Amino acid sequence: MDAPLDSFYFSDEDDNLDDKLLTDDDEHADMYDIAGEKEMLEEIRRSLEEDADYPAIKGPQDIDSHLLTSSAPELIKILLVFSKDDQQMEILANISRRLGWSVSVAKDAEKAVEIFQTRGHELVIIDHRGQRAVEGDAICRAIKSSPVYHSSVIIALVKKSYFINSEKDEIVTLDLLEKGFSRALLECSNEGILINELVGIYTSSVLPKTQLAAAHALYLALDRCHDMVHITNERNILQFLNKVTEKLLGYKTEELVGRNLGEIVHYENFALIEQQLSKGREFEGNMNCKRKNNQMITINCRIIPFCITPKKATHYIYVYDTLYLLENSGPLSPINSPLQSTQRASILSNRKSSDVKSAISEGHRRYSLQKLHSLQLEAPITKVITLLSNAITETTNPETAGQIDKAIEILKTTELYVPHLRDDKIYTDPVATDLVGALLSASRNPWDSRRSSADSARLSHLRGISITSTRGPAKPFRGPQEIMELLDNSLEWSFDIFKLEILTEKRPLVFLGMNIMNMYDVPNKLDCDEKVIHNWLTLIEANYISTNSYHNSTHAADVMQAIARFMQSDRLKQILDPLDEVAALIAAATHDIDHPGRSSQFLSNSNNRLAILYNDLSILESHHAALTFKLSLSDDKVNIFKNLDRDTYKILRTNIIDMILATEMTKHFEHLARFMNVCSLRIGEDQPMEYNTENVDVTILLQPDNVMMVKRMMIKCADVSNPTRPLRSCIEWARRIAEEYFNQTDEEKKLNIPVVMPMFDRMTCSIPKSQIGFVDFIINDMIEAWDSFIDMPEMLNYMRHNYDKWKEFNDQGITTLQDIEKIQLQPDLKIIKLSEERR
Ligand SMILES: Nc1ncnc2c1ncn2[C@@H]1O[C@@H]2COP(=O)(O)O[C@H]2[C@H]1O
Repeated sequence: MDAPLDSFYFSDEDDNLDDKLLTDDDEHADMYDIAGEKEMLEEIRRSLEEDADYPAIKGPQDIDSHLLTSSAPELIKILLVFSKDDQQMEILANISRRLGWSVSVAKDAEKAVEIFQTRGHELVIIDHRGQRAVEGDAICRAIKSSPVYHSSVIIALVKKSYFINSEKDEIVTLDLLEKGFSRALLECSNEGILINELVGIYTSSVLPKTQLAAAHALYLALDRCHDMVHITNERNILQFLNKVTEKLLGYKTEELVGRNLGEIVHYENFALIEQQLSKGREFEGNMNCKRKNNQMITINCRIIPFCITPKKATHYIYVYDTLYLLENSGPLSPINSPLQSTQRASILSNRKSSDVKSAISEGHRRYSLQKLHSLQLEAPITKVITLLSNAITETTNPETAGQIDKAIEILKTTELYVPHLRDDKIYTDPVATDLVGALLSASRNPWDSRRSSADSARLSHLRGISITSTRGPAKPFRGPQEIMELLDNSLEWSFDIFKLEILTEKRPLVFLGMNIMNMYDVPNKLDCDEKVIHNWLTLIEANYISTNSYHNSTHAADVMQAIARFMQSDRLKQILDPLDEVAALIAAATHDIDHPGRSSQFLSNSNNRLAILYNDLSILESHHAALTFKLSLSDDKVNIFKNLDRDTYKILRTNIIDMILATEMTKHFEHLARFMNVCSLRIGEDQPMEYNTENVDVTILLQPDNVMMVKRMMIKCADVSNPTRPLRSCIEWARRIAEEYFNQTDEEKKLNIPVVMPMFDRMTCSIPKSQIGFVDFIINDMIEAWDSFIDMPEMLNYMRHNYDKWKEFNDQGITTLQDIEKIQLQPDLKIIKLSEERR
């Protein structure tokens, strides 16, 4: 059944109408499309624009004024099926036209179906009076069984006596409904009454059906869009899933509808989601979706509560951000993929895919140009886009045009230096996905801004400044014998930081720090007593949290040692001036000071005071930088900056802060992309990355912006260099970071806050897999680039050797912390000192 049947009754004055109307008999014109219809519609539309009032229609005299409204029924097509052109039909045709509708008339079933098939009328009125009822039923059936029938409203025009003469309890309308009519319309010669009726029918029956048809189109759009969408009721029972679900999760829609969403989508704290949704608020977070083959994928998802009735949500709409997964067909390809075949091309189904591509590309181009030309301001990037756009002419081959369009689209994004993961790098195992997701996108903010070149300009006067000192060369730092012997190798890449940690009873930063500061002549450069530097290092080390397994002062010392080693390279000696070196060493020593052993995202999720203080922006890095200066300036005994003139101090401070902030991993690829661009580094196909020394002008590298960029890259590489150290150190760092991640996960569960990296669960996480993922996704390209730049093959050699070892461990089924600790006990764990030769 289509819709409830309504009917209405005539007033007394129309009592004798039946017979009057039925006496009219006209044999001609079985069908006509109204002549002059267009002109008339134009006229009506014009009048609609002139008057916005919407008076009630009381009689024919009001019809025109009714049409002078902005909310009159829109243009629809009406089909009148009357075997004879009687007066009733004339009236209906007449008022339909006045309403601005397009009128067709047919005399019999065959003609009615024929016209209906070509025009697809939204409204059909069939003469159902008296003896014509039987034929009327047949016409209704015929129209309904027509292949183009979709959601038209079919009305039976009945005699007034149709209702009056029925038996007491007989509901005659049911009879009509069963035959396929939507409702009855009583014959009537009063135009005022009829036009009100038609408007009523339009509003109550035709309009909802056209809206329903639009809803069907929306379903199609949902199936063709790239986001995965799930709709549940308020008890989380799945009501609707779009087709992307089949592709991504591997289930058929029928297998999931009616099931509880919790069976396939896991979130650590559903109670939190419900709490948000019940307040009518949207929720966003990483959901773990279980595919049919039990593999888990972590996908960012927005949940929107939807209320049919006011106050309480009746449905929840889950929209998963899956475009990037779908664009990469990699590991999903084994799954039957309906999208791949129908994607986009379905709209233009008769065209070859290349045609489709170029049509879309052409559309985009025109749109881009329109947008571009409407811009009042012309920035350099706008000029570039205009040049590129103009390069496409009618004769440009479609492939080239497509590539230029793509380039234009990329240039139009605001985050030009935020690369996306390469297609071949998406979708390994969930541990890697978790780690990458948390490190790279954790606290990205909508208004996240890159520091501008104006900021860099502030540093431009840094070049060329030398620090004058009244002091002689610094005395070598002295300490217990064994420590001193170890520190003799403090510039070697294989330096054993963990041995130093033990020998110094967890004070490696003071010992190594003093050694390196003296080596780089920092007391002289800062014009400050060695004792002040010692005090300062002691204070800084004391402000690292020694109970953190990873982010403690040993990590700070390790990063400082890496930087000291990097700065021995000819390349950096060429680029960095003395103040740069001092800034780099100070930044290394302090870059994680007071790290709580939890990520910025954790602090944000737990409403930590630091998250509040820094508005969720670079929370940890801002804290490290701020605390560094707060402590350093707190007392003359520790103030290593005390004797610097104002300008030098400002420059040093800016540099230190910049380097500490550069360690924020959410900006990782942004920094890397800039570095690779400036240094002409290319990732060759199947070949190691090459530093194109011939093409890079050193004077370009010496530009203040680029020196800053090199320093950022230097501290970044040092910060995550642990997988490039000798195997035993590499394993110990991996164990320590895993332990810290696990502690965070434990605490998140305890506090009932979102679990940032659910895969880092101490019971289930594979540490080798996490390391393979970390190298593959985060550091490999950067270390290759850095090695090419400063020529340090030992880093790369260790990284590759360790990587192979993690793969071996993985193959041996080694996963947990306990497994790793067992390996560490093996004395025969081959510790190779890799040569500096290229492997
Ligand atoms: N070996 C590793 N495995 C996984 N993650 C790491 C490893 N080394 C460093 N990291 C991550 O990289 C991040 C770099 O910045 P942070 O020191 O703040 O925190 C560090 C860790 O989250």
